[in-house]
Amino acid sequence: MDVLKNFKERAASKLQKIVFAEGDDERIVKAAAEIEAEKIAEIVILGNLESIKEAAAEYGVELDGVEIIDPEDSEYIAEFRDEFYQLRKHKGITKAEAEKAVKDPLYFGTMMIYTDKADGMVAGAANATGNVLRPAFQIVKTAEGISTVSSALIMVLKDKSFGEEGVMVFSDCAVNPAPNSEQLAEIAISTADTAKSLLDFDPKVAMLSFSTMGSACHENVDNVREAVKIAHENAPHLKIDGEMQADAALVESVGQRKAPESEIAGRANVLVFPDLQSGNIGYKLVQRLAGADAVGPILQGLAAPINDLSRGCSVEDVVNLTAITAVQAQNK
Ligand SMILES: CC(C)(COP(=O)(O)OP(=O)(O)OC[C@H]1O[C@@H](n2cnc3c(N)ncnc32)[C@H](O)[C@@H]1OP(=O)(O)O)[C@@H](O)C(=O)NCCC(=O)NCCS
Ligand SMILES: CC(=O)OP(=O)(O)O
Repeated sequence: MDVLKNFKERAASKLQKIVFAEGDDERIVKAAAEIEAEKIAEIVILGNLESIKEAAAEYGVELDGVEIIDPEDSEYIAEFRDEFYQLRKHKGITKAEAEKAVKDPLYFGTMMIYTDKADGMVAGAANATGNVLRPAFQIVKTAEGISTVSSALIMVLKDKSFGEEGVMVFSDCAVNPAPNSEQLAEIAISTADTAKSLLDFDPKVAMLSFSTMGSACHENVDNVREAVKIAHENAPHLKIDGEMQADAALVESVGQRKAPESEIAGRANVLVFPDLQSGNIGYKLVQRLAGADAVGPILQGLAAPINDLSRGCSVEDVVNLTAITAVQAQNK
């Protein structure tokens, strides 16, 4: 299964309009050209028209067919200012502050989605994750029934014996620094949904810890154990188990030794980390030491498809995440 090629083919079957908010980043300009050439999505780049055209010429890429909008000088400013003011006036924002905010490309791009001028957005190549998340939380907000937005990484491993032919989903590696047990349970359920809807997995979710089924005692372990209980209550149809260590989740013989009663141990295809320190470190270790493709972070639980990139991303990472964003937009 070439999962990444599959996303590109699905995206190409019904083109979606995706905004790139970071027109001054080389990888973004090159990715826009590649996506346009391969007809994966319709791309709008935000930034200064002349600078982006000059950059494309310098990189030797064509941007024919790619729309470029300068948020500083756009016909949409008044509309976006008024809409954003309505959304945030209860927080004490003024109209002048609203206008300044929507000229920021990350806010402008999010407003394009909110006002149905685009179907999705990809950003984060040049901005820290928090800067991508804040406008998304303030403008498009959470999907119905969701209180905690989180993120998933699709990990495509070289070793095909793990997960589903080497494909796994990791969460939460980008959003919630210290989830409580309710939030951790919601993250597990959202990630199972992402694995099912994007990859057609039968999700087998391992809730990770430094303890397996009570082998250690600590309040951090209790948080994970409680999350498993809540997830079972809220989504009894899902296969979610833990707490368990990563080796018990991934290796059949270790799973049998440490958690013989578990139907997830040794067979997990979804890993839920106990907090953001372990999740973010964990995915980057697998990406860099094991040479895995790490696509995402894909935001889950937002009312519209807006996805984050790592500042360490490659052009191919941008193309892959754009294809996934377009597939999410098709599914809306
Ligand atoms: C997500 C994040 C940006 C929120 O920032 P913050 O300054 O703490 O924001 P606040 O707690 O004031 O919340 C801001 C808004 O977002 C909402 N929000 C925060 N976290 C949320 C979540 N996980 N799901 C849904 N909404 C959330 C709040 O409800 C609030 O809404 P409001 O302004 O309408 O009241 C912050 O948690 C963060 O920086 N996370 C880590 C990101 C990161 O560095 N990742 C590592 C690299 S990938
Ligand atoms: C997802 C992530 O870790 O983003 P960055 O590398 O940009 O901090």
